[in-house]
Amino acid sequence: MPKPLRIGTRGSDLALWQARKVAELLSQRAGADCQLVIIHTSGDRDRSRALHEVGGSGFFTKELQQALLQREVDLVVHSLKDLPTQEPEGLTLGAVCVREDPAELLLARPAALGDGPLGLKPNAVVGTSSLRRTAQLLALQADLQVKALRGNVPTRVRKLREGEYDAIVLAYAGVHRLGLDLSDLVARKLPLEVLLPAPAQGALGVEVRADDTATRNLVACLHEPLLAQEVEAERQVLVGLGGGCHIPLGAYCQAQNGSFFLRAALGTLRPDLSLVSLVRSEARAATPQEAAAQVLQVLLGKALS
Ligand SMILES: NCc1[nH]cc(CCC(=O)O)c1CC(=O)O
Repeated sequence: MPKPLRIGTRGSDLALWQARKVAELLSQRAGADCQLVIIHTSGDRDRSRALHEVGGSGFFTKELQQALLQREVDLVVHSLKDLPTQEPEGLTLGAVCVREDPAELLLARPAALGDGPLGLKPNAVVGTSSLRRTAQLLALQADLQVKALRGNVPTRVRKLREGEYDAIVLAYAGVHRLGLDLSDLVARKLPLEVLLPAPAQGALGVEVRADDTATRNLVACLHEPLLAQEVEAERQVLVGLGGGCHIPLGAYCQAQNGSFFLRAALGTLRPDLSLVSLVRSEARAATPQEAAAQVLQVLLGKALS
């Protein structure tokens, strides 16, 4: 009997769902026998501060990468949007796969509904700790009161129910994957014109050791080349802006008839999180790199001028 493949994952419900999905696909497609290994990350320990305050990238991924480098596990599964664009020496992205609808979900308490552009009442208190969400929400409705919100997906929903917020915004992917019962709340998927997701939102990244040819070959059956190119365009915009989850950048790319249609929105916020500006850009190009370069030209040009 070959030894089971050890899959490193965070212990949150969503991370476990995603790791089990990868295990299931590896079993179906490659007959692999997998075992999940739960690894605690700094993101799991520090639940109070906003991610941009903690600084540094890899808040949810560094410990997973260390375990992989130290050969405690054979592969790790990430929400690709949490994975820094710069791969550490010795590691490589073996597969990009399983993208859920990348849209954002607005969850509101019924009492918070109103005539505003988001369907909320004036001055509604909206929970998010994401600068990207903050900038785009304020561009749409300037009187919103954005209030910090952290924690795993079920925790965030609980905090909304407890009345600390009128509404919260989170990735549709996470809520959908967990199959949460939201019947007492108003759930509205936000159109991409309203709120662009984080680069790679909804997609999974499977990281392996660069020198582990056996595992690299095995996880190749998960890889979705077209999705990888779409995500590449989104992540290249982030790279061009200096990288990191503290940049208020939304980006989403769709392959359409052999070309890549990339949309992005870059916010500038004051330290008190009020909005200075939101710049949008979109491009259609033959390659993900070209699409990213065109979008960057506009974002950087406008930001610098
Ligand atoms: N930043 C945390 C995080 N990382 C991945 C997801 C959800 C799954 C995904 O977007 O890929 C979430 C929760 C959220 O943003 O609401």
